[in-house]
Amino acid sequence: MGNKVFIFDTTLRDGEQSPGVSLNKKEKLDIAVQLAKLGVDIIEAGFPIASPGDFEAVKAIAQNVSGPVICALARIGFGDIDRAWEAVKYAKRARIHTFIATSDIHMKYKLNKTPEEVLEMVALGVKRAKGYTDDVEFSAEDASRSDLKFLCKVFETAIACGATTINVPDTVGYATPDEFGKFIAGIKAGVPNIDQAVISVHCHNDLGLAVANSLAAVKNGAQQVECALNGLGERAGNAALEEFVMGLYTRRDIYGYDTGINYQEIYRTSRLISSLTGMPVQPNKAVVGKNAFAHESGIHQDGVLKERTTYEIMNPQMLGMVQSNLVFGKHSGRHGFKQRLEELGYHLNDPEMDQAFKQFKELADKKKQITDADLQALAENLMRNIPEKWHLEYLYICSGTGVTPTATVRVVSEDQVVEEASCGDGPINAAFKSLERVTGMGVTLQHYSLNAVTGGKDAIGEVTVKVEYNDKVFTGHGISTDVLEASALAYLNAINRVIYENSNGEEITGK
Ligand SMILES: CC(=O)SCCNC(=O)CCNC(=O)[C@H](O)C(C)(C)COP(=O)(O)OP(=O)(O)OC[C@H]1O[C@@H](n2cnc3c(N)ncnc32)[C@H](O)[C@@H]1OP(=O)(O)O
Ligand SMILES: CC(C)C(=O)C(=O)O
Ligand SMILES: [Mg+2]
Repeated sequence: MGNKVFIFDTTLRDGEQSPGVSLNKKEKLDIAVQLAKLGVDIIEAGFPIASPGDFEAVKAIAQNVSGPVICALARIGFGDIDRAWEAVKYAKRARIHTFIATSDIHMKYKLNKTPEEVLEMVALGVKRAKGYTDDVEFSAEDASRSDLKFLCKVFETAIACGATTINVPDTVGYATPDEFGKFIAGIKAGVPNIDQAVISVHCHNDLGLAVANSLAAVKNGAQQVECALNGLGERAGNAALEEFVMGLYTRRDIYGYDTGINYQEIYRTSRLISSLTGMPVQPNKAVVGKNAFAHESGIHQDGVLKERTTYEIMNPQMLGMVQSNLVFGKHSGRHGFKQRLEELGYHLNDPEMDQAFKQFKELADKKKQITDADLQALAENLMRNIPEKWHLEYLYICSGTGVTPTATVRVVSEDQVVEEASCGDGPINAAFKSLERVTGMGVTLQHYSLNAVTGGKDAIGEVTVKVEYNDKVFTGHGISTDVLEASALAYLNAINRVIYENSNGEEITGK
């Protein structure tokens, strides 16, 4: 083990528990492939008992992603553990992660079990998992609010029954760094067979302390840290992977630990996950936010121009935020376009490249200069593609002061062309109503956001919508230099997603 901290990525499991996030199998697979490029040690691919969709996604990742250990989550009961193994067994290196809560409050109110019963369940569950694989992780949910003496007994039992990693979650983000560091030291001292297992931590961010707590844990003996890109996760999220690894790297003078992370992939992975989950990264987010390396005020600009490190403690290029010397516009050719996309980390197949280049030329007719951000928006839009039942052929919107907004849309499918018009409270509402009518799909809009990809009058507008259908949430995206068109494309994309996910037998895995 030496001085390495193992990075356990839970973006696809705890990250997917973020309200409003739902990923389908292909999206999960794309993310897992990128996580492998990023160099995480363990990918927690999902919770197979939760749904057939989650099961299939874990299985597909286990079958297709090599490099990291692939892990599946299970409650401590045999049904969960058996199902987890059924999905993850295809991986070259497979881990079962089983858990049960150990705090008084969880045992009494949630589980309705005595500590003795929980201890017995731990022994049985870990043994069951060990019967399938040597690599078993046991988590004591709500560990940080558990009685330390009882927790140590639980961990001792789990290790004696075969757990090779014992995880200490701060499930509700209640701990503070000093306290959590001491807690980890207490576990190290209080579990007699601790040398036979890796100590792991899993910190939530309810008080904004998840990364600080993870760093404190490492200082006190934790060798695995569970985290998620962009800090995704239940409620306020998990420790942000990019912040933890860059904290460890930037302050290696204090910590002296390495991770196997390929830093060059951090920015790209963050973008991909933001794009596929529909969870935007706040501009002032540490490490990967739009403003993380932007200098606005004169004194700072002066300093950075004289010497970058006056105001930058990390090098953005190290994180894969690459600058290009090439300028793109309508005179650019296919080779330069392809090369730049590859430099940005997008390896499209030939049909995707044909489509991307066509869209690039259309965009170049509307926009004088195409930036990296525009190219990224085009490529990501293609990666999110799903087979379209309906394609938007025509959109006409009439709106203004004193006018009732109306929208006419025409959509086409393999064998139909349909046109409808509707009035609405505003032009976007009118377009959405028309799209619902024309496709015959009654969905409920839950969320709408518009992001200008770059500055300027001719910027691409990127619209993300979340719609509800049968108690499940579906995300849609659309891009265009015309924000009304981008909105209609996003709404139709969400409707197509509802149709697609409900027609091919692939149950969605989100909420
Ligand atoms: C801290 C965490 O992040 S834990 C992971 C959270 N993730 C999820 O919950 C994923 C999505 N969940 C689901 O799809 C569902 O909750 C399922 C499929 C897991 C279970 O669904 P249901 O059988 O309908 O149970 P429901 O979710 O209502 O209640 C949970 C049950 O599991 C029990 N339970 C909770 N944790 C554990 C555990 N670790 N081990 C054993 N039992 C547990 C609860 O006590 C409750 O049991 P009860 O029905 O006897 O009261
Ligand atoms: C399942 C466990 C590790 C968890 O997510 C938590 O306790 O937060
Ligand atoms: Mg968690």
